[in-house]
Order: sequence, then structure tokens, then C-alpha cells
Amino acid sequence: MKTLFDKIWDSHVVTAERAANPATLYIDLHLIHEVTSPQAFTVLRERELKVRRPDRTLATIDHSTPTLKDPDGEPLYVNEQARTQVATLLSNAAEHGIETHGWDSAHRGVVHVMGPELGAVQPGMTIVCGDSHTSTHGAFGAIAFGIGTTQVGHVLATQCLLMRKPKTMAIELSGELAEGVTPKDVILAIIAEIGIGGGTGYALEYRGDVFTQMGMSGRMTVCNMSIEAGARCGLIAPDDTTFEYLRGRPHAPSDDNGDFDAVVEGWRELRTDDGATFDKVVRMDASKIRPMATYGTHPGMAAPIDAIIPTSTNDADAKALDYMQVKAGQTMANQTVNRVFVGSCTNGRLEDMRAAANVLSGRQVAKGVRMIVVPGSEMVKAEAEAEGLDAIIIAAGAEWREPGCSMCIAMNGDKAAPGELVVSTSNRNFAGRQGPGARTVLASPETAAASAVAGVVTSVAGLGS
Ligand SMILES: CC(C)[C@H](C(=O)O)[C@@H](O)C(=O)O
Ligand code: SF4
Repeated sequence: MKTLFDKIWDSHVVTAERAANPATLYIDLHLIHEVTSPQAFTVLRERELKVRRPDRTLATIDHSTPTLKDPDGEPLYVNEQARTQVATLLSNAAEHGIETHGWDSAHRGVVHVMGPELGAVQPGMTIVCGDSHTSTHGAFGAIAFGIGTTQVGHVLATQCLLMRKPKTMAIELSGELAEGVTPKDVILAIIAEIGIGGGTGYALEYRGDVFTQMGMSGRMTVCNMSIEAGARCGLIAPDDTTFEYLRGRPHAPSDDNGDFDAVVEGWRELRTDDGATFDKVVRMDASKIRPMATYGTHPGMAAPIDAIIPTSTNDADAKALDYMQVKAGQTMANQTVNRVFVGSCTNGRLEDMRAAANVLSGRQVAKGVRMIVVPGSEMVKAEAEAEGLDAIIIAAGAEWREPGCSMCIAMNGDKAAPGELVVSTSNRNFAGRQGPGARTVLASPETAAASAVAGVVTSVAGLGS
């Protein structure tokens, strides 16, 4: 009897872990972007090595790409460094024959949005990327984790990675979600419960009806933030929702002649066997989860929007409250909002755009609030526009931008001013993440849009009708 994680791990071990030596793990898919790959390609060049499996490598540009273009359609780079970083990725990938989604691709986007959209991410795979939020892809029942630039080089050269096997942790949610509670609220509640170090050393498996009832978008939101609980990867067993999402996508197994269904039969084995044991089990009651917001400077400092901010028990937490200009005993509800960002690999998918547009429809962004909505990929942008979501968002007074990481990390110039409070659908609220001195409040797209309308932090319910 095995857990899902163990099944996938065992089927990818090339050489086993022995006392001093980590296991050698075969990697099925290597995603690359402009920030963490340049150095790795330089090393490859110095050693006169080739990319071992260009066909298992997929490149995109996302972090340093501007979300505004000039009237001629040329991207407005924030500086030369950003332009060079993007150009370097494009030339490295071309030189090594890697499928690349640059400015001219209808599939360009944040790496963790576009990879799944292409159907490149599949159940049972091992997936890496020089990016901590690679955990996102665990939503497909894959072992997916972030690696450093040195390891990016190793994988480019060998398609393998040295790694020690993590322990396994089940996160079991029972009961049903209350109305208005979203996948983002679920993962924020989980991180608030287990803490930002709670998952360290573990691979998480999210279990229970709450997750099986989520669409792929919601599952990706949850798995995306596994790393914020300290776990390098988090998985959800694949099921019909997963298989139907993948059917017909460009990189998925062909749907001709019943081929896809034959592959699905194998994928159905990818679940934790009844009676298999985890190293640790965390149980939570899903019905108690409420719309969440962060109040501090890490994602574990999260609570229901109208819950009292707890008194700090250590200096770091006290400093975080100071930075956020909030006090223990207050709530996040009704804190004045300056900016709203909807986007990122956590909440930049079509469902998230719909959620934001749904709240904004027939309403106006409050005076003094600047809201930008950034689709996670060109596909998300095109699909959202086909549904008319851009028109709703623009009519409400928000900006509709080009796809990319944007204000999630503020590397491309999209940032908040010092002291500004940003309600953001991204995954990290670290001090300065969205610009020096900027204060980030993590929340769902629904809460972000409602807060934009109200001008203060609020859930959708708080807007009234
Ligand atoms: C730039 C990249 C290495 C980084 C990551 O690893 O996650 C970024 O995507 C982030 O979200 O902080
Ligand atoms: S959207 Fe944010 S979290 Fe995701 S890859 Fe980009 S910078 Fe990292």
C-alpha cells in the first residue's frame, strides 16, 4: 500500500538514496523562465554541454515582461536589464531547440499558468522549474517542485536531479465550504493553521471532498501555495476533472483512436491506496473556513477578514504588524485600500478573471483606488476577452493589462508606492514584495474586487446587494 507521492517517486528513481547520497530522480518536464535560467545556460556553454532533452523542456517569459505596450504593440520594458533578461531566455532556448512561448505565442504566460494550459503537465509526472511555485502543478497529481539555478543546469544537462525523499503529510478537509468561500481562502486557512514552516520536509497531499469538488483552477490555487507552508510540493490525486481538463490540449496524449482514454486508465491508478499511511496527518473542518485576508508580512499571518488580529507573541510578528500599520485587536475589515491586483500564478486564471468581473459588474472601483487585472497568460486573456470580461472590468474603472507576473513580484515595474495598501490575489505578502514599503494583503479575487469597490478591505458579503 502506497501513497500517491510514493507511487510517483518510486517510478522515477534512477538510483536509490543511500546514506550520504540523495536519490537520482528522472524529470519528465522542465519548465524554464527568464529569471533563473541564464546562469544555467552559461554553465552549459562553458562545459560544452547540450540540453539533454529539449523535448521535455518548455520555456516562457513572464517575470520581467511589461504589462503595457506602446501604440505600435512593442512591450514597454521597465529597464534594459528586464529587456536583456527576456532576450537572453529567447536566444538560449532557440539555440538549444527548446519549445518557447515568447511575445509571438498565443500560449505565453506565467509559467505555472501556461504549462498546464498546454497540457504539458500530466498526472504521474515529475516536474521541476527554477521557481518555488512549481508546486502548482501538483494539482494534476504530479510531483512538482521548485529548484535553484544550479539544479536548473543539472536538469538541462542530464534530465535528472539529485534529491532526498521528503516525508508525506495528508491535509484532510472534512465538511463543505460555506457560501462565498473560495480555494484561496482554503489554502490561506491551511497555512494559518499549520504555519509557514508546517510543511517543511514534507510533500503534502490535499484530501477530501472539498478538493475533489474543485475545478483544476482551484486545485492549482491550493497547490501553488504549498511552498508558502514550507512544503516544496503538494498534490491532489487526479480524477475525471483532471482528465477532462487535459483532453484535447496541445501537449496532452492524442485524443484520436481512443489513445487518450487508454492513457487515462493508467492515470486512474494514481491515488493513495486505502490503508496507506502518511508520516503526518492534519485534519481540518472545511465548514469553519471564512473569506480570508493576511494581516502581516508572511502568508501564515492570515485570518478571516473580520477576525481580531492576534497579539504578537514574538518580535518578528510585532514588526510585521508595525510594517502593515495595523494593531492587535483590530480586524482587517475596513482598512483603507490604495491598490488592488488581480492576477499571478495563484489567481490569474480564467475562473479568477470571471470571479473579479462578476463582483465588478454594475459596480465602480472606489475613488482613490487603482485596480489592475492581469491575466495569467495570453490564453486567459483571449478567453476572458471572448467572454467580454475585459469590458466589464474596464467599465468598472479597473485596468486590463497584458499577461505576466506583474505586481505579484514587481520585477517588471508594476509596483505600489511606499506605504500603499494593496489587496492582492498573489501568494507572497513579504515586506517590499510589491514595491519598497508597499503593504500587501493576500486574498481571493472575489475579496480583491469587493475591496476595490468598497475602498476598504471587505468580503463580497460585506458589499451588501
Ligand atoms: C523569480 C523566482 C525565482 C521566484 C520564485 O522562485 O518563486 C518568483 O517566481 C517568486 O514568486 O518569488
Ligand atoms: S506570478 Fe508571482 S509567484 Fe507566480 S511565478 Fe510569477 S512572481 Fe512567482
